[in-house]
Formats: sequence, structure tokens, C-alpha cells
Amino acid sequence: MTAAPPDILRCAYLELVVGDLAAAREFYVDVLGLVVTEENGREIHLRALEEFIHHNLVLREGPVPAVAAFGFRVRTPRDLDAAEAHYRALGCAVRREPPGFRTGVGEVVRVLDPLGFPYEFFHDVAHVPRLTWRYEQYGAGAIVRLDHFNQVCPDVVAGAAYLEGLGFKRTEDIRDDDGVTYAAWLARKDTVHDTALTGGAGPRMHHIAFATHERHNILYICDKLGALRRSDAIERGPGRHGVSNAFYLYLRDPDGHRIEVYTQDYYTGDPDNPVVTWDVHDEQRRDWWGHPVVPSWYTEASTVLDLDGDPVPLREREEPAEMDVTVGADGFSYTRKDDTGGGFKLGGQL
Ligand SMILES: O=C1C=CC(S(=O)(=O)O)=CC1(O)O
Ligand SMILES: [Fe+2]
Repeated sequence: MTAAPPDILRCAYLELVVGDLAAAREFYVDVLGLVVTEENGREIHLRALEEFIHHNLVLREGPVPAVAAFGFRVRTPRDLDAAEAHYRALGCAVRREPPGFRTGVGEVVRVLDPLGFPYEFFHDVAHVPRLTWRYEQYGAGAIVRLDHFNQVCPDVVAGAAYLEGLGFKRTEDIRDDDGVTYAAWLARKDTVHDTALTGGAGPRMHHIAFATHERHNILYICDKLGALRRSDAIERGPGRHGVSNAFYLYLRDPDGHRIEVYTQDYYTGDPDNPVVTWDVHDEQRRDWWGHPVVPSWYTEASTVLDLDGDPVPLREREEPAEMDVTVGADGFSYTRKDDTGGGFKLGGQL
């Protein structure tokens, strides 16, 4: 028996467990410029400049760096009932927590979803000042919005079907001629995604992405990290994505959690929005300029915790791994599909 899904508005916050709260605060506040909504000795609640809900990121000090919750806002309080019924019908662990369980948030429905991820749904939330027009508080790398999550799971086809059953719309994916799906991007809001599934051992969190208004904001973050002699925080990019068309940069925080800074993807809000499918052998799918994807971007990701705070065991991917298919088998990746005389970047192979 199934139950109608909740009406999810958007990805809204992530709870990150960090090993050293002060070091994490320095990275997210002093380096990236996120705004502190409130903090105490154990937790810090942060938000982006255009946000009006209490927070987009919770940093909580703990023994195992991990992700404790992926928070999604739902349209009405009644959607919490729908969330509870939907996940109970899926046979998932469900806990309904009272207001205050999550600082600044009303009642929360927490679930361990079919992929093993700790999702939570909320509607009532404290409003805080939206700093959109407070330009005196903007740094040159101003982070304005939470844009998306990215989750690593072994079976992207099954994972995408579960999310589509939750009301997400697929906007892009990466596949091969044998029908293997390597990644998929799925949206509730009218942009390319609220979350994405990256094929690999999971459940793990691949990254959380924040948006800037312009590409130059991202370039400033790179220059600032260089000036701070923190260039080792830059994992991949800056560059232009093929998938999503966004300009991007991937950073690693002091605990190794991956943060993407992202700008200028595109509108996907019409019901007949066409899905964009990329060939896994297309050198320009993940970087439009053909820059190679560093191996750590494919292999490393963050542990996720269950509803009791214990790490969720991983399941290996059974289908081919993208890194093996495109880097290990170089010569099968192309810049121009019908160019049999080469067109792949041997020099770019890692
Ligand atoms: O947000 C994203 C958009 C595009 C890409 S990709 O590397 O271009 O596939 C990765 C990503 O999921 O981080
Ligand atoms: Fe991303």
C-alpha cells in the first residue's frame, strides 16, 4: 500500500557533524562568509544571505564527521502527516519530533529513507532577517542561497525512482549505450536540482552546494583561499559544468565534507521540461571545457548517520563505476562523438 507523498518545496538545511567546531566555524563563517543565526558551545546555525528561514546549515561537534540530517521544507503542516504516512507505507523508520527538537524549527518528521539517508521534513520555522539588500554585509564571495544536496548511492535507477515517487522531477542524467545510469539530477524547485544521485558505495553525502550570484564571486573565493595559503581546500574547479551549465567550485572543509559553490544553472519549472541525458563518454559532461574530474571527487564522500546517530553501513555499487569507465578506459571518451581520429585528452588523464 502506498500513501501520497508530502508536497516538498525545496532542500532547506543540512546538519553536519564536525570534529572541531571552532575550525569548522572559521571555514564556514570567516572564509565562506555564511551568516550566523545563532550559536552556542555545541552547535552553530548558519544561513545564506538571501535566506529567511532560521538556518541552512547546522554545525554540531561530534566524534564522527558525518551528515545527521537532510532537511526539506514542505508546503503545509498537513504535509508532515503525509510524510509520516508515505514513509510508514514504505516500511521506513519514522520519528515525529516536537517543536524545538531542531532549533528554530517546529514539528519535524525524521525518516531513514529507503536509500539509507536521514531525511527530515518541516513546515513551521522561525523567520530571521533576509539580508538580500544588506550589501554592506556582502563579501566579494557572497553566498546567497542553499542550492542543492548531492547523495552517493549504489543504484541510481532505483534511487531516482524513489525520489520521483516522492515528487521530484528528473532534469538531467548521465548514461551509457548499454543503459547504465551513472548519475541523475532531480528537482522540486524550478532549477536543475534539489538533490542529485551519484553512483557509488552508499549511502554517503557527496556535497552540499551553495549559490552565488555571479562567477566572479567564485573566482574571488579561489583568490581568497590562495591568499590565506588554503589552496589545499580547493578540490575541483573552478570551471563550467556540462550538466546544469552552472559555473562551479568544489571545496573540502576541515573534516573533508565537500562543499560546492555554484552559480547560473537554468529554469526547469514547466511540466514538460525536457530531460537532458549525457553520454558517460562525453568529455564535456562534467566539465564543459573538458577538464578531467579528479579521482577524489568520484571516490570520497561523507558518512551519514541513522536516526540514533550511528553511521549507516555502506552498500557497494554493482554496476560499472564512472571513474573506471571514463578514465581507466581512456580512448573511449570523446570530445567529438564521431571523431574517430582522436578527440580525447590523453594528456588530461589522471
Ligand atoms: O551540481 C552539479 C551539477 C553538475 C555536476 S557535473 O560534474 O557537471 O556532472 C555535478 C553536480 O552534481 O555537483
Ligand atoms: Fe552539485
